[in-house]
Amino acid sequence: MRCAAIIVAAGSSRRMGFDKLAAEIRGSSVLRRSVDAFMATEGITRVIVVAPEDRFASLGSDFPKPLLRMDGGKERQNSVENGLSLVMEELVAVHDGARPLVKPETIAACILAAREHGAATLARQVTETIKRSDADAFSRESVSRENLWFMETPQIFRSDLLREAYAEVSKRELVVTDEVSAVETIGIPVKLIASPSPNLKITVPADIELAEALLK
Ligand SMILES: Nc1ccn([C@@H]2O[C@H](COP(=O)(O)OP(=O)(O)OP(=O)(O)O)[C@@H](O)[C@H]2O)c(=O)n1
Ligand SMILES: C[C@](O)(CO)[C@H](O)COP(=O)(O)O
Repeated sequence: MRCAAIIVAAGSSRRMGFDKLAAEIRGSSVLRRSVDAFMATEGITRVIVVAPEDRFASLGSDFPKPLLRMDGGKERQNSVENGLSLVMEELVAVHDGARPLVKPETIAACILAAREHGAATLARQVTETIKRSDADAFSRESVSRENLWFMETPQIFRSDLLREAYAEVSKRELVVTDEVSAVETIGIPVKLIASPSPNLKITVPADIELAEALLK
């Protein structure tokens, strides 16, 4: 099964305060690192970057596989839907452009799981004590961490399933923050693959320093 990658990169970096996808981490931009990881992954046929023209142009053109651009949408889920309109492959991997540390061998493991189960995502098991607070940030109750996971990307699906899921999301006018939430609406279980190495989402300035340190 061939797999296309959609790399969503049309956000506005509000929490960072400047274009985080252009930030350099050890000589390469955050977005270029994300694109390079998919270009180097066996099984990925084409990479679709959802981004404005200038951000796309900054990536350059020296890539070993086809690289396409699509306009972004208002919310992340709209950007993913836009990218999906270009997908012809049987599988599609959706990845945040803001996760530059993902490794080709990890993406490949996730593709294998998606081939087997129809839907798979990288994720990280919760390892700390979890509390629910009141509106004034006073701890009110404990939440069991058993079977709790943080969702990461890539999130990889049979393309027909993801299309059906987003059609359902649109029909019900739902807001979803990832594709796993979208496919939940059509009752599809998603295989969770524990990330073997840090795959942080660059969100605030300290994340750039952390990513640099992790690449030492
Ligand atoms: N309308 C949007 C919103 C987000 N994204 C992308 O989705 C990924 C995850 O989003 P996030 O890390 O929240 O990025 P931003 O939306 O840019 O950040 P912020 O919420 O701080 O503005 C990023 O690669 C971002 O570029 C997108 O393609 N289109
Ligand atoms: C898709 C995601 O990275 C999974 O953790 C996350 O939901 C996207 O983050 P956002 O800040 O809500 O766009």
